[in-house]
Amino acid sequence: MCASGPTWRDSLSKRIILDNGAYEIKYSAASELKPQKIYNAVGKDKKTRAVYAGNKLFEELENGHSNMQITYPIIRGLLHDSDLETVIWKQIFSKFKKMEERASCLALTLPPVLPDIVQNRLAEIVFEDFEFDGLFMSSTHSMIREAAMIEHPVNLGGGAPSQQCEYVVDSGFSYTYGVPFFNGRPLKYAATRIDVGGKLLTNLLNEIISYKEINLQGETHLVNDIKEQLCYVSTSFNEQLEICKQMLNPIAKEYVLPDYKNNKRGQIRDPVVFQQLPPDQEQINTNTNQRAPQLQAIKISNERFSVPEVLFTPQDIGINEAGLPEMIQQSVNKCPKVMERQLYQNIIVSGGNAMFTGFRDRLYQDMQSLKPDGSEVQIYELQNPITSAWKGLRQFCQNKNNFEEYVVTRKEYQEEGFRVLKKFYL
Ligand SMILES: Nc1ncnc2c1ncn2[C@@H]1O[C@H](COP(=O)(O)OP(=O)(O)OP(=O)(O)O)[C@@H](O)[C@H]1O
Repeated sequence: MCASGPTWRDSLSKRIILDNGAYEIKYSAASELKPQKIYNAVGKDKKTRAVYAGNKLFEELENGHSNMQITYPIIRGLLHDSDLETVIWKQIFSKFKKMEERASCLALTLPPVLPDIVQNRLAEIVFEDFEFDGLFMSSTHSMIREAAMIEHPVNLGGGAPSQQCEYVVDSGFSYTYGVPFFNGRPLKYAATRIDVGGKLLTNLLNEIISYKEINLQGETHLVNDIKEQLCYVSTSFNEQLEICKQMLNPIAKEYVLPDYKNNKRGQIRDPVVFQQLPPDQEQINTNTNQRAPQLQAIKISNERFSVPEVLFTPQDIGINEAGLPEMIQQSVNKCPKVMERQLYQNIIVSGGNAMFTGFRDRLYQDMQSLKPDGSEVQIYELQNPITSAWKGLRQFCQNKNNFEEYVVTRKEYQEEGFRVLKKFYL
Protein backbone atom coordinates (compact mmCIF):
# COMPACT_ATOMS: atom_id res chain seq x y z
CA MET A 1 0.00 0.00 0.00
CA CYS A 2 1.44 3.37 -1.02
CA ALA A 3 0.82 6.66 0.72
CA SER A 4 -0.71 9.38 -1.41
CA GLY A 5 0.42 13.00 -1.03
CA PRO A 6 3.87 14.25 -0.04
CA THR A 7 6.36 11.86 1.50
CA TRP A 8 9.59 12.34 3.47
CA ARG A 9 11.44 12.57 0.14
CA ASP A 10 9.90 15.96 -0.61
CA SER A 11 8.52 17.24 2.69
CA LEU A 12 10.56 18.19 5.76
CA SER A 13 7.48 17.83 7.94
CA LYS A 14 7.57 14.12 7.19
CA ARG A 15 11.13 13.71 8.43
CA ILE A 16 10.77 13.06 12.14
CA ILE A 17 13.81 13.73 14.30
CA LEU A 18 14.31 11.84 17.53
CA ASP A 19 17.32 12.34 19.75
CA ASN A 20 16.57 9.34 21.90
CA GLY A 21 18.16 10.39 25.21
CA ALA A 22 18.03 8.03 28.16
CA TYR A 23 16.61 10.84 30.30
CA GLU A 24 14.69 12.94 27.83
CA ILE A 25 13.82 12.40 24.18
CA LYS A 26 14.16 15.58 22.13
CA TYR A 27 12.01 15.43 19.01
CA SER A 28 10.34 17.41 16.25
CA ALA A 29 9.73 17.35 12.53
CA ALA A 30 12.73 18.55 10.50
CA SER A 31 10.65 21.58 9.51
CA GLU A 32 10.33 22.79 13.12
CA LEU A 33 12.58 25.31 14.84
CA LYS A 34 12.52 23.90 18.36
CA PRO A 35 12.40 20.42 19.80
CA GLN A 36 9.82 19.15 22.21
CA LYS A 37 10.97 17.04 25.11
CA ILE A 38 9.50 13.97 26.69
CA TYR A 39 10.67 12.20 29.81
CA ASN A 40 11.97 8.79 28.72
CA ALA A 41 10.62 6.88 31.70
CA VAL A 42 7.61 5.05 33.05
CA GLY A 43 6.50 5.25 36.68
CA LYS A 44 4.31 2.95 38.72
CA ASP A 45 2.68 4.08 41.93
CA LYS A 46 3.90 1.64 44.54
CA LYS A 47 0.51 1.62 46.32
CA THR A 48 -2.17 1.97 43.65
CA ARG A 49 -0.08 0.36 40.87
CA ALA A 50 -1.25 3.15 38.52
CA VAL A 51 1.15 3.58 35.61
CA TYR A 52 2.30 6.91 34.16
CA ALA A 53 4.48 7.22 31.07
CA GLY A 54 6.56 10.02 29.59
CA ASN A 55 5.35 13.52 30.29
CA LYS A 56 2.35 12.26 32.25
CA LEU A 57 4.87 10.87 34.72
CA PHE A 58 6.79 14.13 34.69
CA GLU A 59 3.59 16.07 35.52
CA GLU A 60 2.81 13.71 38.38
CA LEU A 61 6.31 14.17 39.82
CA GLU A 62 6.09 17.96 39.41
CA ASN A 63 2.85 17.86 41.39
CA GLY A 64 4.53 16.07 44.25
CA HIS A 65 3.39 12.54 43.49
CA SER A 66 6.04 10.51 45.27
CA ASN A 67 6.40 6.84 46.06
CA MET A 68 6.78 5.90 42.42
CA GLN A 69 8.84 3.11 41.01
CA ILE A 70 10.51 4.64 37.98
CA THR A 71 11.80 2.50 35.12
CA TYR A 72 13.88 3.76 32.24
CA PRO A 73 13.77 1.91 28.89
CA ILE A 74 17.43 2.80 28.37
CA ILE A 75 19.89 1.67 31.01
CA ARG A 76 23.62 2.48 30.88
CA GLY A 77 23.07 3.83 27.40
CA LEU A 78 21.52 0.65 25.98
CA LEU A 79 17.92 -0.05 25.11
CA HIS A 80 16.89 -2.39 27.88
CA ASP A 81 13.11 -2.55 27.56
CA SER A 82 11.84 -2.05 24.03
CA ASP A 83 8.18 -2.44 25.06
CA LEU A 84 8.45 0.54 27.41
CA GLU A 85 10.23 2.53 24.72
CA THR A 86 7.43 1.74 22.31
CA VAL A 87 4.88 3.11 24.79
CA ILE A 88 6.77 6.40 24.94
CA TRP A 89 7.35 6.62 21.20
CA LYS A 90 3.60 6.11 20.69
CA GLN A 91 2.99 9.25 22.76
CA ILE A 92 5.47 11.11 20.57
CA PHE A 93 4.13 9.99 17.21
CA SER A 94 0.55 10.71 18.25
CA LYS A 95 1.52 14.39 18.43
CA PHE A 96 2.20 14.61 14.70
CA LYS A 97 -1.35 14.84 13.44
CA LYS A 98 -0.70 14.41 9.75
CA MET A 99 2.45 12.41 9.98
CA GLU A 100 1.31 9.13 8.33
CA GLU A 101 4.19 6.84 9.24
CA ARG A 102 4.02 5.07 5.88
CA ALA A 103 5.03 8.31 4.17
CA SER A 104 7.50 9.41 6.84
CA CYS A 105 11.10 8.83 7.73
CA LEU A 106 12.46 8.59 11.26
CA ALA A 107 15.91 10.02 12.01
CA LEU A 108 17.26 8.57 15.22
CA THR A 109 20.35 9.02 17.40
CA LEU A 110 22.13 6.10 19.02
CA PRO A 111 25.21 5.66 21.23
CA PRO A 112 28.44 5.58 19.20
CA VAL A 113 29.14 1.94 19.93
CA LEU A 114 26.15 -0.36 20.00
CA PRO A 115 25.59 -4.13 19.86
CA ASP A 116 23.94 -5.18 16.58
CA ILE A 117 21.09 -6.78 18.46
CA VAL A 118 19.99 -3.40 19.87
CA GLN A 119 20.26 -1.65 16.53
CA ASN A 120 18.27 -4.47 14.90
CA ARG A 121 15.54 -4.32 17.53
CA LEU A 122 15.18 -0.57 17.02
CA ALA A 123 14.85 -1.03 13.25
CA GLU A 124 12.24 -3.71 13.87
CA ILE A 125 10.20 -1.30 15.99
CA VAL A 126 10.52 1.49 13.43
CA PHE A 127 9.60 -0.60 10.37
CA GLU A 128 7.32 -3.26 11.79
CA ASP A 129 5.54 -1.73 14.78
CA PHE A 130 5.28 1.82 13.47
CA GLU A 131 5.59 1.10 9.74
CA PHE A 132 7.79 4.07 8.87
CA ASP A 133 8.84 4.25 5.25
CA GLY A 134 12.42 5.29 5.97
CA LEU A 135 15.00 5.19 8.76
CA PHE A 136 18.18 7.14 9.32
CA MET A 137 20.43 6.29 12.26
CA SER A 138 23.44 8.19 13.48
CA SER A 139 25.46 8.46 16.66
CA THR A 140 24.68 11.29 19.04
CA HIS A 141 28.32 12.34 18.73
CA SER A 142 28.18 12.71 14.95
CA MET A 143 25.16 14.96 15.32
CA ILE A 144 26.74 17.01 18.12
CA ARG A 145 29.69 17.53 15.79
CA GLU A 146 27.29 18.55 13.03
CA ALA A 147 25.73 21.16 15.38
CA ALA A 148 29.17 22.46 16.39
CA MET A 149 30.05 23.03 12.75
CA ILE A 150 27.09 25.34 12.23
CA GLU A 151 27.09 27.16 15.51
CA HIS A 152 30.20 29.31 15.72
CA PRO A 153 30.64 28.08 19.27
CA VAL A 154 31.89 30.17 22.12
CA ASN A 155 35.39 28.96 22.89
CA LEU A 156 38.41 29.86 24.91
CA GLY A 157 40.72 30.79 22.07
CA GLY A 158 38.35 32.24 19.45
CA GLY A 159 37.50 30.81 16.04
CA ALA A 160 35.58 27.69 15.14
CA PRO A 161 36.57 24.03 15.38
CA SER A 162 38.50 22.52 12.48
CA GLN A 163 36.69 20.39 9.94
CA GLN A 164 39.34 17.68 10.08
CA CYS A 165 39.96 16.36 13.60
CA GLU A 166 37.61 16.90 16.50
CA TYR A 167 37.08 15.26 19.83
CA VAL A 168 33.41 15.13 20.89
CA VAL A 169 32.36 14.57 24.51
CA ASP A 170 28.74 13.81 25.37
CA SER A 171 28.17 13.83 29.11
CA GLY A 172 24.49 13.04 29.63
CA PHE A 173 22.29 10.98 31.88
CA SER A 174 23.81 7.51 31.67
CA TYR A 175 27.45 8.10 30.90
CA THR A 176 30.20 10.33 29.61
CA TYR A 177 31.37 9.24 26.20
CA GLY A 178 34.22 10.65 24.12
CA VAL A 179 34.70 10.03 20.41
CA PRO A 180 37.48 11.33 18.13
CA PHE A 181 36.60 12.26 14.54
CA PHE A 182 38.68 12.37 11.41
CA ASN A 183 37.21 14.03 8.31
CA GLY A 184 33.74 13.76 9.78
CA ARG A 185 34.08 10.03 10.53
CA PRO A 186 33.98 8.76 14.11
CA LEU A 187 36.99 6.63 15.05
CA LYS A 188 35.08 4.06 17.00
CA TYR A 189 38.13 2.04 17.96
CA ALA A 190 39.31 5.03 20.01
CA ALA A 191 35.94 5.88 21.60
CA THR A 192 36.09 5.78 25.39
CA ARG A 193 33.43 6.05 28.04
CA ILE A 194 33.13 6.34 31.77
CA ASP A 195 29.99 5.29 33.55
CA VAL A 196 29.47 8.60 35.27
CA GLY A 197 26.48 10.64 34.13
CA GLY A 198 23.71 12.80 35.55
CA LYS A 199 21.83 9.81 36.97
CA LEU A 200 24.76 8.74 39.13
CA LEU A 201 25.33 12.32 40.34
CA THR A 202 21.69 12.74 41.33
CA ASN A 203 21.71 9.40 43.18
CA LEU A 204 24.90 10.36 44.99
CA LEU A 205 23.46 13.70 46.07
CA ASN A 206 20.33 11.89 47.20
CA GLU A 207 22.37 9.53 49.37
CA ILE A 208 24.27 12.40 50.97
CA ILE A 209 21.14 14.45 51.67
CA SER A 210 19.28 11.44 53.00
CA TYR A 211 22.17 10.63 55.33
CA LYS A 212 22.87 14.17 56.54
CA GLU A 213 19.58 16.01 56.37
CA ILE A 214 16.29 14.40 55.49
CA ASN A 215 15.27 11.19 53.77
CA LEU A 216 14.61 11.97 50.13
CA GLN A 217 14.80 8.40 48.84
CA GLY A 218 11.87 8.08 46.44
CA GLU A 219 12.09 11.82 45.68
CA THR A 220 14.67 11.63 42.91
CA HIS A 221 12.86 14.32 40.94
CA LEU A 222 13.37 16.81 43.75
CA VAL A 223 17.02 15.90 44.23
CA ASN A 224 17.57 16.29 40.50
CA ASP A 225 16.21 19.82 40.78
CA ILE A 226 18.54 20.55 43.70
CA LYS A 227 21.46 19.30 41.62
CA GLU A 228 20.52 21.34 38.56
CA GLN A 229 19.89 24.52 40.54
CA LEU A 230 22.76 24.39 43.01
CA CYS A 231 25.65 22.20 41.92
CA TYR A 232 28.66 23.45 40.00
CA VAL A 233 32.11 22.28 39.01
CA SER A 234 34.91 23.80 41.03
CA THR A 235 38.27 24.91 39.65
CA SER A 236 39.78 25.02 43.17
CA PHE A 237 38.38 22.07 45.04
CA ASN A 238 40.57 22.13 48.17
CA GLU A 239 40.23 25.88 48.68
CA GLN A 240 36.48 25.63 48.42
CA LEU A 241 36.42 22.80 50.95
CA GLU A 242 38.29 25.06 53.38
CA ILE A 243 35.75 27.85 52.80
CA CYS A 244 32.97 25.44 53.68
CA LYS A 245 34.49 24.99 57.15
CA GLN A 246 34.03 28.68 57.99
CA MET A 247 31.24 29.76 60.35
CA LEU A 248 29.87 32.13 57.76
CA ASN A 249 30.15 29.91 54.77
CA PRO A 250 29.28 31.77 51.57
CA ILE A 251 28.98 28.56 49.57
CA ALA A 252 26.17 27.12 51.71
CA LYS A 253 22.63 27.50 50.36
CA GLU A 254 19.26 26.30 51.43
CA TYR A 255 16.77 24.56 49.22
CA VAL A 256 13.27 25.18 50.53
CA LEU A 257 11.16 22.18 49.68
CA PRO A 258 8.04 22.86 47.64
CA ASP A 259 4.72 22.64 49.47
CA TYR A 260 2.93 21.86 46.16
CA LYS A 261 0.28 24.45 47.06
CA ASN A 262 2.06 27.76 46.67
CA ASN A 263 5.28 26.43 45.20
CA LYS A 264 5.65 23.54 42.83
CA ARG A 265 9.39 24.03 42.66
CA GLY A 266 11.87 24.28 45.48
CA GLN A 267 13.25 27.75 46.20
CA ILE A 268 16.88 28.66 46.81
CA ARG A 269 17.81 30.99 49.63
CA ASP A 270 20.83 31.97 51.69
CA PRO A 271 20.87 30.23 55.04
CA VAL A 272 19.22 32.31 57.74
CA VAL A 273 19.55 31.78 61.47
CA PHE A 274 16.15 30.95 62.86
CA GLN A 275 15.09 30.79 66.45
CA GLN A 276 12.37 28.28 67.13
CA LEU A 277 9.25 29.46 68.97
CA PRO A 278 7.49 26.38 70.29
CA PRO A 279 3.86 27.53 70.87
CA ASP A 280 2.71 28.39 67.37
CA GLN A 281 5.54 26.63 65.55
CA GLU A 282 6.47 29.80 63.69
CA GLN A 283 9.98 31.01 63.33
CA ILE A 284 11.66 34.34 63.96
CA ASN A 285 14.49 35.51 61.80
CA THR A 286 17.00 36.80 64.34
CA ASN A 287 18.39 39.27 61.85
CA THR A 288 15.12 40.97 60.99
CA ASN A 289 12.84 39.90 63.85
CA GLN A 290 10.23 38.99 61.27
CA ARG A 291 8.08 35.95 61.35
CA ALA A 292 8.57 33.47 58.59
CA PRO A 293 6.28 30.58 57.71
CA GLN A 294 7.79 27.25 58.57
CA LEU A 295 8.98 25.61 55.40
CA GLN A 296 11.27 22.65 55.41
CA ALA A 297 14.68 23.53 54.02
CA ILE A 298 17.73 21.46 53.18
CA LYS A 299 21.17 22.91 53.65
CA ILE A 300 23.63 22.18 50.88
CA SER A 301 27.23 23.14 51.32
CA ASN A 302 30.29 21.32 49.92
CA GLU A 303 27.97 18.89 48.11
CA ARG A 304 27.42 21.72 45.64
CA PHE A 305 30.81 21.02 44.10
CA SER A 306 31.88 17.69 45.58
CA VAL A 307 29.09 15.81 43.76
CA PRO A 308 29.96 17.01 40.19
CA GLU A 309 33.61 16.48 41.14
CA VAL A 310 32.95 12.78 40.54
CA LEU A 311 33.01 13.50 36.79
CA PHE A 312 36.64 14.46 37.20
CA THR A 313 37.73 12.07 39.96
CA PRO A 314 35.36 9.08 40.06
CA GLN A 315 37.90 7.25 42.23
CA ASP A 316 36.76 9.52 45.11
CA ILE A 317 33.63 7.43 45.45
CA GLY A 318 35.26 4.11 44.65
CA ILE A 319 34.57 3.99 40.91
CA ASN A 320 37.64 2.48 39.36
CA GLU A 321 37.58 4.56 36.18
CA ALA A 322 39.48 7.50 34.77
CA GLY A 323 38.08 10.99 35.21
CA LEU A 324 36.93 12.94 32.17
CA PRO A 325 40.31 14.59 31.40
CA GLU A 326 42.21 11.28 31.56
CA MET A 327 39.44 9.62 29.55
CA ILE A 328 40.08 12.11 26.75
CA GLN A 329 43.82 11.58 27.00
CA GLN A 330 43.51 7.78 26.83
CA SER A 331 41.21 8.05 23.85
CA VAL A 332 43.45 10.50 21.96
CA ASN A 333 46.41 8.19 22.63
CA LYS A 334 44.64 5.47 20.64
CA CYS A 335 44.54 7.71 17.55
CA PRO A 336 47.37 8.22 15.06
CA LYS A 337 50.01 10.52 16.54
CA VAL A 338 49.57 13.10 13.74
CA MET A 339 46.03 13.81 14.92
CA GLU A 340 47.01 14.48 18.51
CA ARG A 341 47.49 18.26 18.41
CA GLN A 342 44.35 18.94 16.44
CA LEU A 343 42.26 16.76 18.71
CA TYR A 344 43.40 18.67 21.82
CA GLN A 345 42.61 21.90 20.01
CA ASN A 346 39.13 20.84 19.03
CA ILE A 347 37.38 19.38 22.05
CA ILE A 348 33.61 19.85 21.76
CA VAL A 349 31.60 19.31 24.93
CA SER A 350 27.88 18.62 25.10
CA GLY A 351 25.20 16.80 27.12
CA GLY A 352 23.33 17.87 30.26
CA ASN A 353 26.38 17.80 32.55
CA ALA A 354 28.04 20.46 30.41
CA MET A 355 25.35 22.75 31.88
CA PHE A 356 27.15 22.76 35.23
CA THR A 357 28.74 26.15 35.77
CA GLY A 358 32.51 25.69 35.64
CA PHE A 359 32.42 22.46 33.63
CA ARG A 360 34.37 23.80 30.66
CA ASP A 361 36.82 25.85 32.74
CA ARG A 362 37.70 22.88 34.89
CA LEU A 363 38.19 20.63 31.90
CA TYR A 364 40.40 23.26 30.30
CA GLN A 365 42.43 23.54 33.51
CA ASP A 366 42.91 19.79 33.97
CA MET A 367 43.81 19.21 30.33
CA GLN A 368 46.82 21.52 30.68
CA SER A 369 48.86 18.90 32.52
CA LEU A 370 47.80 16.12 30.13
CA LYS A 371 48.36 17.75 26.75
CA PRO A 372 51.56 17.05 24.88
CA ASP A 373 54.31 19.66 25.28
CA GLY A 374 53.89 22.70 23.08
CA SER A 375 50.30 21.95 22.05
CA GLU A 376 47.20 23.93 22.91
CA VAL A 377 43.86 22.97 24.38
CA GLN A 378 40.62 24.48 23.17
CA ILE A 379 37.23 23.49 24.48
CA TYR A 380 34.14 24.34 22.46
CA GLU A 381 30.77 24.61 24.11
CA LEU A 382 27.46 24.33 22.31
CA GLN A 383 24.78 27.00 22.79
CA ASN A 384 22.41 24.45 24.28
CA PRO A 385 24.27 21.29 25.32
CA ILE A 386 21.02 19.43 25.89
CA THR A 387 19.51 19.92 22.45
CA SER A 388 22.68 19.99 20.36
CA ALA A 389 22.32 16.43 19.02
CA TRP A 390 18.74 17.25 18.00
CA LYS A 391 19.99 20.42 16.32
CA GLY A 392 22.68 18.54 14.38
CA LEU A 393 20.17 15.90 13.35
CA ARG A 394 17.77 18.56 12.11
CA GLN A 395 20.58 20.22 10.18
CA PHE A 396 21.45 16.89 8.59
CA CYS A 397 17.84 16.09 7.67
CA GLN A 398 17.22 19.56 6.27
CA ASN A 399 20.37 20.26 4.36
CA LYS A 400 22.18 17.12 3.41
CA ASN A 401 21.85 17.30 -0.39
CA ASN A 402 21.67 13.62 -0.87
CA PHE A 403 19.78 12.80 2.35
CA GLU A 404 17.91 10.00 0.57
CA GLU A 405 21.16 8.09 0.12
CA TYR A 406 21.62 7.94 3.89
CA VAL A 407 18.18 6.47 4.50
CA VAL A 408 17.23 2.81 4.65
CA THR A 409 13.74 2.33 3.25
CA ARG A 410 11.19 -0.11 4.50
CA LYS A 411 11.35 -1.88 1.16
CA GLU A 412 15.11 -2.33 1.48
CA TYR A 413 14.68 -3.59 5.03
CA GLN A 414 12.04 -6.07 3.93
CA GLU A 415 14.19 -7.33 1.09
CA GLU A 416 17.59 -7.41 2.75
CA GLY A 417 16.85 -7.70 6.47
CA PHE A 418 19.16 -6.39 9.18
CA ARG A 419 22.17 -6.55 6.83
CA VAL A 420 21.06 -3.29 5.27
CA LEU A 421 21.58 -1.48 8.59
CA LYS A 422 25.34 -1.75 8.04
CA LYS A 423 24.84 1.29 5.85
CA PHE A 424 24.64 3.43 8.97
CA TYR A 425 28.12 4.39 9.95
CA LEU A 426 27.44 5.53 13.50
N1 LIG B 1 21.38 22.87 34.46
C1 LIG B 1 21.86 21.64 34.65
N2 LIG B 1 22.91 21.43 35.45
C2 LIG B 1 23.40 20.18 35.65
N3 LIG B 1 22.86 19.06 35.10
C3 LIG B 1 21.82 19.22 34.29
C4 LIG B 1 21.26 20.51 34.00
N4 LIG B 1 20.21 20.33 33.16
C5 LIG B 1 20.12 18.99 32.93
N5 LIG B 1 21.07 18.34 33.61
C6 LIG B 1 21.27 16.87 33.71
O1 LIG B 1 21.61 16.36 32.43
C7 LIG B 1 21.16 15.00 32.34
C8 LIG B 1 20.45 14.81 31.03
O2 LIG B 1 21.35 15.16 30.00
P1 LIG B 1 21.04 14.82 28.50
O3 LIG B 1 19.74 15.41 28.11
O4 LIG B 1 22.24 15.16 27.71
O5 LIG B 1 20.92 13.24 28.62
P2 LIG B 1 20.15 12.25 27.67
O6 LIG B 1 20.51 12.59 26.25
O7 LIG B 1 18.72 12.18 27.98
O8 LIG B 1 20.82 10.90 28.14
P3 LIG B 1 22.00 10.05 27.50
O9 LIG B 1 23.00 11.04 26.96
O10 LIG B 1 22.50 9.25 28.64
O11 LIG B 1 21.32 9.24 26.43
C9 LIG B 1 20.25 14.76 33.54
O12 LIG B 1 20.93 13.97 34.48
C10 LIG B 1 19.99 16.15 34.08
O13 LIG B 1 19.81 16.17 35.48
